[in-house]
Amino acid sequence: MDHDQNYMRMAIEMAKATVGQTSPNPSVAAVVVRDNQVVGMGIHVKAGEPHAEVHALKMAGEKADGADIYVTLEPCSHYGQTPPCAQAVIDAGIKRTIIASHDPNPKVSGRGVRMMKTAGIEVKTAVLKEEADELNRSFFHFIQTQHPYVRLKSAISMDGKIATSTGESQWITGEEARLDGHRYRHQSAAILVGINTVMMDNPKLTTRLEGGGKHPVRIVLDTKLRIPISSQLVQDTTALTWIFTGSDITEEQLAPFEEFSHVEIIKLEKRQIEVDAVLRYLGERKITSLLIEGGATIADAFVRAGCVNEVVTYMAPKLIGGKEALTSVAGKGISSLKNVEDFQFVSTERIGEDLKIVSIKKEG
Ligand SMILES: Nc1c(/N=C/[C@@H](O)[C@H](O)[C@H](O)COP(=O)(O)O)[nH]c(=O)[nH]c1=O
Repeated sequence: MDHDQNYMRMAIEMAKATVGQTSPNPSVAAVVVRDNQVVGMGIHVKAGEPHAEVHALKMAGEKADGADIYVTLEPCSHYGQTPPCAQAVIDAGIKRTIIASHDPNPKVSGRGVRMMKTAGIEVKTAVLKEEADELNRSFFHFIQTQHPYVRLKSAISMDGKIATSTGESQWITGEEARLDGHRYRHQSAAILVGINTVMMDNPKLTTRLEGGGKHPVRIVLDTKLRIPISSQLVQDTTALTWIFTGSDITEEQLAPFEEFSHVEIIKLEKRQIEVDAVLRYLGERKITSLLIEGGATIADAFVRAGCVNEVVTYMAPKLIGGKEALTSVAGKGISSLKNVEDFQFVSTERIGEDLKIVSIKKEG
């Protein structure tokens, strides 16, 4: 690995630690190097707080003058909640800037690079670009579509079942797989289930990793507002709950929820809930990534809407069978193979006794 890749890899490893917690911003890290010694490091830890470059340049202090800075994403050039980083890099006297990912926002992509080049800084781009882009796949998708990046999580038996024919589902996969699923909850801005899953499992949908984790906004698609007031998603106040309903909801149906300040009921314009309307609304609320955790009917709605960007499948070495037993995607399905979207497997690994298979939708 060459000199620049070595330091960029260090920055990418640092940025990995903050995936999810910077939403709706990307995960970014920066390393300042002078005479082959690291003199400053920084990561962006939370939206609204200083960017990675600012932390790294502050740590470097005087030593930033004439140094190199490695950043996993092109330094910003616009006044957001903080001043532009490209200017901070120029002001610090940096000699050379090495970048992995370009800014995905077409409006500003390349502007930071031009600012630094105009100031006489040597700029090298696309160092370990693929690895850094992968880190912010959700953020890039959100910036380019204004819709959340949708990750479908399934926990299935070898014959594709998510429950027995009597509805028993806990648990199909083992502890390690379930814990891994909580890492996706931590990294996702929101988690979504259908009302059937709420009725069957009464889920809490909070992030329960050792040491805690960030709770996603808990979303329920509940056309007729059937969710029981006694359900954990209403009673448990440790995370927000947004309930999407159709237009035929009356004031008296809404009244009992008013006392729960963490619960928001979003009445959509049409009688039936449409996936696109939900995604458009979530995009407007800056929800950059959405984890679909069930059930089979919801998964089918998102698959048929062509809105699934990634699938995380946990497969248990079990056979359940049963014509009535639900598979991970049920509902109407896609009747013709020519309309079935292509995904590509990106990883398969053992996780406890189970398999974890990650696939992403093929671009283009
Ligand atoms: N049945 C299974 C899962 N089931 C996932 C969802 O159907 C459950 O309702 C949800 O995880 C419950 O959320 P909680 O209350 O926050 O724990 N998920 C898994 O990884 N393995 C399974 O065997």
